[in-house]
Amino acid sequence: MIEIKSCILYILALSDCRSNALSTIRSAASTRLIFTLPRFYEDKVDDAIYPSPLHNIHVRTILSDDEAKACLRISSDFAKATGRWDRPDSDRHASYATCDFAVEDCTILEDYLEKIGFTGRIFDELNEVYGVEQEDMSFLDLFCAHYQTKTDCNQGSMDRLEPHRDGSILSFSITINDPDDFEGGGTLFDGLRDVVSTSSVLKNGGVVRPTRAGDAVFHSGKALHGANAITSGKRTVLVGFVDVAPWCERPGALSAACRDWGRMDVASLRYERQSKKTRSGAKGWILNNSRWMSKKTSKGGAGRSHLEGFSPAFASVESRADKEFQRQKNLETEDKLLRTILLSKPESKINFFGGDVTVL
Ligand SMILES: O=C(O)CCC(=O)C(=O)O
Ligand SMILES: [Fe+2]
Repeated sequence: MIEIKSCILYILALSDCRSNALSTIRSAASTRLIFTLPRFYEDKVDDAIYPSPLHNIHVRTILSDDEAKACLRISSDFAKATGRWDRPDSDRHASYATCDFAVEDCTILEDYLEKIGFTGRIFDELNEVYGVEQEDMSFLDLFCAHYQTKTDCNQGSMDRLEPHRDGSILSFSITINDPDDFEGGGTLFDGLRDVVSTSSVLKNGGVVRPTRAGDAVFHSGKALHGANAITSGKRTVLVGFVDVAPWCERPGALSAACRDWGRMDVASLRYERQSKKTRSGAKGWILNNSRWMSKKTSKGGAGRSHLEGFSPAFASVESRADKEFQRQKNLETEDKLLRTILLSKPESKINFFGGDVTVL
């Protein structure tokens, strides 16, 4: 009996400690802002689910001033000793490499984050804003990235990160140095580009730029985003990619989106090819599909047609190469994905475990 009681007291003490840590931070003029990605897609059937939780970008206080300072000091010391902010880390992020180090490589930072209950705080916030259960989330990556203006002496460093989508459904970045120490910067969202802002945190062009060290930007990693260029000073961020358990994800939603984004990616190449090929001055396509047909079918057998000759340029190929057309289409695909990719809790357990699970 005594043992059980002390165990309960211990649990109460732990939860008290965690909520105390969060409430201390929250009471100190904490930030709570939401910016919603606009609708890019009209569909009567899906109307009810716009905006989904994933359309919301949240800016929230996650570290106190002292905690942000401690993270910055530990990270700067480690980066100085290892040179990890002087060159992009293409081993870990092949396509969009940042000048960073993985938190797991810096034991002092890892221990410090554990001491302040960092993971619990992040998962609490993500659960609150996106509705994913704590036990269904895990870190895919957590790293500390550094941006600085380029000079002749630091050509390997970076001042921005081009627009991209992360490997994770949920992501965040926490500015750990004072935002007054740099100009420009912030996390840029393509979907927010034309949103008229009344907040000093949402800048022109869809840039979300927290005003205090320790504030996090929580977003879906599948919303096209990047780091806005800094024009002076240095910007240091803790970036996290949070994986969501497979039973929380709607099967096929991500692959359908990747197919549609892929089609837009090749549209410019198709237009380039169409513009190069000409016959008697007219642009178009020189067709000959016999290479792809077996000997038997090459004369139009078995329902296949042999095509050979010149086809004039397609207007649709030209219009699909237009950059703004492509942007709208990609944002439409993104909007559809954000509406559908997360399953509701009852849907998720039933789908994944074949319907024999009681959802408590
Ligand atoms: O620096 C930022 O705010 C964004 C970083 C980011 O998107 C990334 O590292 O994947
Ligand atoms: Fe990213």
